[in-house]
Amino acid sequence: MSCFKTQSGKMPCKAKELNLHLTLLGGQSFRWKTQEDKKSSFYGVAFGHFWNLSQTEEFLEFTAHGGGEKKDNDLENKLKTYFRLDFNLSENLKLWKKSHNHFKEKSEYIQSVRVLNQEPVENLISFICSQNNHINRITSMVEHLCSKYGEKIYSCDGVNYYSFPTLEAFSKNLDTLEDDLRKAKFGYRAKFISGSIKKINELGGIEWFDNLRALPYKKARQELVKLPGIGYKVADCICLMSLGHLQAVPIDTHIFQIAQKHYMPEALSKIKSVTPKIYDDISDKFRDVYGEYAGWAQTILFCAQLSRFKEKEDTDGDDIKLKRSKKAKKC
Ligand SMILES: Nc1nc2[nH]c(O)nc2c(=O)[nH]1
Repeated sequence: MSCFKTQSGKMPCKAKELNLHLTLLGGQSFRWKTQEDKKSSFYGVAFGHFWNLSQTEEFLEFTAHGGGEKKDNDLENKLKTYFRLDFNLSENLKLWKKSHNHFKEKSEYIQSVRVLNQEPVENLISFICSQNNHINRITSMVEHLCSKYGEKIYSCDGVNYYSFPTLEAFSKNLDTLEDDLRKAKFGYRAKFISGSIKKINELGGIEWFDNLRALPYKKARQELVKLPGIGYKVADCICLMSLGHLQAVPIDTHIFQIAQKHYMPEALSKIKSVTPKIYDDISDKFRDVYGEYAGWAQTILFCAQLSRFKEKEDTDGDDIKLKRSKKAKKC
């Protein structure tokens, strides 16, 4: 396909610093797949490129397609940023293992999961889709959004690959977006997606996310829950996975149960529903134990749990329903 630019490269990256499988398929992004016959090779779309990624013990190898006419000599840096390769995972793992026995036990086989640094619009809309949903369904919803509102960036073996739609692309279609998504069986998420796009535009458009990156973590989260359909859990996922707030600790039912059993057994023993205060008590506890990168430690525990329950393929089917309080209506 001559209209698609193709570039290949190879960068130093030790396999023990990056578990591609759990990082790409562990419920952070919904745009990656692996080839059935080649379990160590992955393909998917990120940052407007279609990527093929594979690993050796010492290197991460990539081929990137697409990117249109834009000059893009910086693909290696894009991957470095996406995988946050400047974060010293081994050193932090040592600390987290010393911090709590539960982490030491659970992280044994899945240590090198990395927190992705994603584009915020993709992260936000995908996580609206993720509510009460499982990975396969979320993936097909995200694919629907991309093929309908994104740009074709690559084509191979009769399959077209599309970028995630930009805020402008969604905004141009705002008049019909909710109806179209309802017809495509997005259910109540249709209203949340179109409402969030509208609200982001009112709050400042794409630059709003830069402001959120610059705000202290809890202020950024408080801004995010102004959007329809965004509660604390999804806001924390966005803070963690695309705004650089690595202390954000999303609490779903699995993490709640883990907290009940291992971190706060007494305080949570009789708790049946999670109020915003209890949500914060649990995530504060994780921050006390794991420090400023507690959200990364959560990601590793989340993936350990996900591997255990893989047969069910659940992610956010287990979103906790936060008990609403008068103060924090939208949790
Ligand atoms: N690291 C995390 N990834 C997630 N995906 C998802 O759906 N929920 C989570 C989460 O809580 N942490």
